[in-house]
Amino acid sequence: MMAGKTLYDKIYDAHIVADRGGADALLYIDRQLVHEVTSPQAFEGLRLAGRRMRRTDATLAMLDHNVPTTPRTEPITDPMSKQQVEALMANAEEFGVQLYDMLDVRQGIVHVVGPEQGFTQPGLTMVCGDSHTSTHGAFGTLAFGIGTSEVEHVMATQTLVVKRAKNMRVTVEGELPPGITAKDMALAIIGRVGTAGGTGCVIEYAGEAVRSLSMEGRMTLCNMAIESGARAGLVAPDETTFEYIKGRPFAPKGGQWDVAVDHWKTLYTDEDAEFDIDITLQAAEIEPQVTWGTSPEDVLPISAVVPDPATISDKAKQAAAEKSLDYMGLRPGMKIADVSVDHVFIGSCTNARIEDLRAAADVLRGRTIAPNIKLAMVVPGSGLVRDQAEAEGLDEIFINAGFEWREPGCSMCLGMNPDKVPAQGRCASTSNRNFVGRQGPGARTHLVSPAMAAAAAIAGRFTDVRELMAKEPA
Ligand SMILES: CC(C)[C@H](C(=O)O)[C@@H](O)C(=O)O
Ligand code: SF4
Repeated sequence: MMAGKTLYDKIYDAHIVADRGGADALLYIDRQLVHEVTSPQAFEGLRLAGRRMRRTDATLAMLDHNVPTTPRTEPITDPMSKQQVEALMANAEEFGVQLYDMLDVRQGIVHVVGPEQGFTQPGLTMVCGDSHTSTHGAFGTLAFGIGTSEVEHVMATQTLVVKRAKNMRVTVEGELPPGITAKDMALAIIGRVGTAGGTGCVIEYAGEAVRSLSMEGRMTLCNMAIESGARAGLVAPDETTFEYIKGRPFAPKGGQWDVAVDHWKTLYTDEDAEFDIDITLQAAEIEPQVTWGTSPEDVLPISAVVPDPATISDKAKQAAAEKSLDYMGLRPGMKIADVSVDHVFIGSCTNARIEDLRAAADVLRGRTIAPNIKLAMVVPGSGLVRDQAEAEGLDEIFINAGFEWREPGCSMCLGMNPDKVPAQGRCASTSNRNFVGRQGPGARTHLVSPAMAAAAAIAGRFTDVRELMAKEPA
């Protein structure tokens, strides 16, 4: 008897247009998201070849990386940002692509807006010229980042040659302890498998702790699949997924809804399917996580101390750790809880959804940020997240605590706009990459959950949010 199929193989196989007989196949691509950084050359390519876009209805464009987070009525001052923003607006107009411009309430980070609009749906293939497209896998969507020439290919043909990935499963068993979030789970997984652990694979996240996550939490988890080296992340769709999608602008309507849900219910890994790599973690063992180095795998629980490179036997890894510590300005053996911060960033496609803002606001309610914090900012993932947060009064909690409340976009996640951490500045950030210079030249980034970022803002250093919350606000 033939072994069953994984969720990944089911979606891949259902999209084969032409089997090339080898390691790859030509797949049909159901949806494409477009942003201003990786699309200009693709549009230019179409223009030069005299081609139109194959399916404008399956394409959604967004301005996110370069937009300022200050009031939108003011002009963009950075010439490069201005050029990219204007190019996408002109291209969208010329090719008839739907675009949410800077004044549109639906504007935001592509990976927040796609799901929010119901554009992201189970069982579809979805691409974007952006590595964190893996986020959409939270819906059981086969979603992955592609290069600019591939963006052009999808625009022209709605197909793409895709190599079949290996199947990897990460199971998180048991219940997540109180105060532990999807971000801690994501970081703990990367700490365990490493940034190359998922190379050549698509990771399916499974187990009770994953099933219990909200869609926001599943998106955080899949968002960081790429930081484990994987091509994409997946969570099999279930009632939580259907409930989230129902009624959103692009969601199937009327009788089509039931047909869609019937299909979505077939999207799971068969019991007897086999995985190339199968890893299990215990939820009960996950503590709040903080990164100490310049790779997301350089991560430890808040109770730990900064590692000593001398204890690492692999010479290349030892040298890398020394370099990281030097860049980060940390000494081996220091308690992570003794590391002070001067910047706090709550935002990005990892953690700028309503649930993330609620989690941070819960910590900040009735408290104020420490005097050594030079800048603390909240950048909602979209205009709709911003409006929802304002309707709940979260903006006031942030502002009263000493945070700046900004307009949506990628912002300080990578500093393509004016939001940067200065050289030697140290930032508790809810984003997904702590690379050298990621938040600005010489900037030091520590990746944490929204609750841990808020706790760091209050304490002026990293601290276990569970201990902070056990005390009354001063
Ligand atoms: C600018 C874009 C191509 C890039 C990516 O692909 O991820 C960015 O979003 C990032 O997070 O580094
Ligand atoms: S928020 Fe950060 S990680 Fe996400 S798309 Fe923007 S720059 Fe990339």
